Amino acid sequence: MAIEISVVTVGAVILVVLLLLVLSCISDHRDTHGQGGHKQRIQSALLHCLSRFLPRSTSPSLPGPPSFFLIGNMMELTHDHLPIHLTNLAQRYGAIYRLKCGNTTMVILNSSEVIREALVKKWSDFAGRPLSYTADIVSGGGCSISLGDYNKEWRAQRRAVHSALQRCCRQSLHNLIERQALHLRKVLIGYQGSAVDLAEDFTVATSNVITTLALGKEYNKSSSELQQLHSCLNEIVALWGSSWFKCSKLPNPVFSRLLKEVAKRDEMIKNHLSRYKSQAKENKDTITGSLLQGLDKQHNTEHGVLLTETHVHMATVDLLIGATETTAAWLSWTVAFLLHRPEVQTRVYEELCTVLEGRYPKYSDKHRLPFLCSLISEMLRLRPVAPLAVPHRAIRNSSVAGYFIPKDTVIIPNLFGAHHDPAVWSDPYSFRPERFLEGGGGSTHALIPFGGGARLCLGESVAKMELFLFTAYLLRDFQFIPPESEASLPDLRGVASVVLKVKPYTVIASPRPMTNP
Ligand code: HEM
Repeated sequence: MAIEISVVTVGAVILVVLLLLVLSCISDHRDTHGQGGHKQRIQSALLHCLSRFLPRSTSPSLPGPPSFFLIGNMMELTHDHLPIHLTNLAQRYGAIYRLKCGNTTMVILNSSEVIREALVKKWSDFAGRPLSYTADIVSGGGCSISLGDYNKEWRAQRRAVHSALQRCCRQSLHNLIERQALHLRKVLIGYQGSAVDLAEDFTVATSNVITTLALGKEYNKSSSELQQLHSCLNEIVALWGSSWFKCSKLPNPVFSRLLKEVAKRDEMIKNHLSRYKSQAKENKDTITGSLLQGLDKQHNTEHGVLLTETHVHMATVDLLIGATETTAAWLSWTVAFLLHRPEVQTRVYEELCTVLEGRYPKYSDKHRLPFLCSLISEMLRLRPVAPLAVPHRAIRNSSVAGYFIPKDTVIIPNLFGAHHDPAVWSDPYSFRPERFLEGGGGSTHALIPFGGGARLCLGESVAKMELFLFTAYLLRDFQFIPPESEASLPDLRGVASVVLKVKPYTVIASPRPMTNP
């Protein structure tokens, strides 16, 4: 390996060594006055500085495209479908490579092996989130689960929300999803075979699952409160994503729009929380209610960390954002793929008819419906709806695949890339649910649509139950067919932002024979 040490680097090293010598002489004299601790602190800071300039001869340098003066590799991040572009770069530079963005180094991980090494095996090294002014604004000063940095406070918040979510799910999740799936069925029957875009209906159904769990509230599609909430949260995710991937850490043109949407969001959530406090008793079985109650008792429970109302506020935002866009986008993708492969729909339908003998499925039927489960796995593989997860940050010096990764490096887990890795998946771009059947060659171990480790998706178990029940109900009751008037089937490339979405399309939901109106 060729190690290049620039003139500047050599100069900087000499300067630091000289400073160390001078400090040593001065402080030997001062030691007699009891200032040894101070001396050690300055020396260790200088040594740390020195270590940054020294080449790490035991570790190869990360591959990556040539980096240009000032802009680095910023142009690589402006592609319209970033997950596909980063995956293509992996073919040239390998499963792990770097991109430079100003003074930030990003390391892109493109195989499930390297992603697992960083996120699961070395989770404590890579559990941080990148720090930026924008993230600070969006996350209520770092008080959110998804964008908050890894520290004691964040751990206490995540633990509290996780147990409140588990408790509420145990009580009501299955019934809740069934109710929403049956309501969705009614809505689809109401379309009477006309061609419609179902994206919004999927959003309302999945959103109602989380708003009921979190806030004890269900909405109609026409509810202006729901529409405002969605448009505001979607806008925030899109603006944050675009500013992030354009490497802007500082205020930028989208910033004022972002500020406006964040203010709107906070106003809406604040209103919810104050309504809550006035009806505390009725709402104790919801996530937000139980978190608010927990605030009063926490001095006994949260290891000395005091959570505040801002943590509850931001956790509510996290749950609403995490649970709505993702699951609904996945359902839209699934129907789009099924329009391209009607025989897959027929096979799932036949399996449901044979196994369930006319009744509706339960989550416990999962093991008796292998083809339906293979369809779900294949869709999670082909279209991981959070294709680049959420960026991580190395919170200390570490390594991945033998490469040295310095503290503060930004880590992008390219889940889309890992799911299209030709070393793991045969014919990775084709839709073949059969690969997940026994002997089909697909490995669920290599699937990582929910990330992993300390930052594993908080709603993984909620999402898995939703994907299963919604898909089973929809495919039991409807055959999805493309509208005759439209020559083309849905575009399967999609639009990638933080969430990977299919472009809008219309479809006919034709009731199956056993679907009674
Ligand atoms: C198909 C559905 C879903 C997929 C594919 C998905 C995927 C992901 C991914 C990849 C991450 C980032 C993990 C990382 O940073 O490494 C994430 C984070 C998160 N998800 Fe999900 N998610 C889904 C549904 C949900 C649901 C239903 C909820 C809430 C009930 C949820 C709540 C969250 C939260 C709060 C985080 C932030 C976790 C943290 O930073 O510690 N997600 N999700």
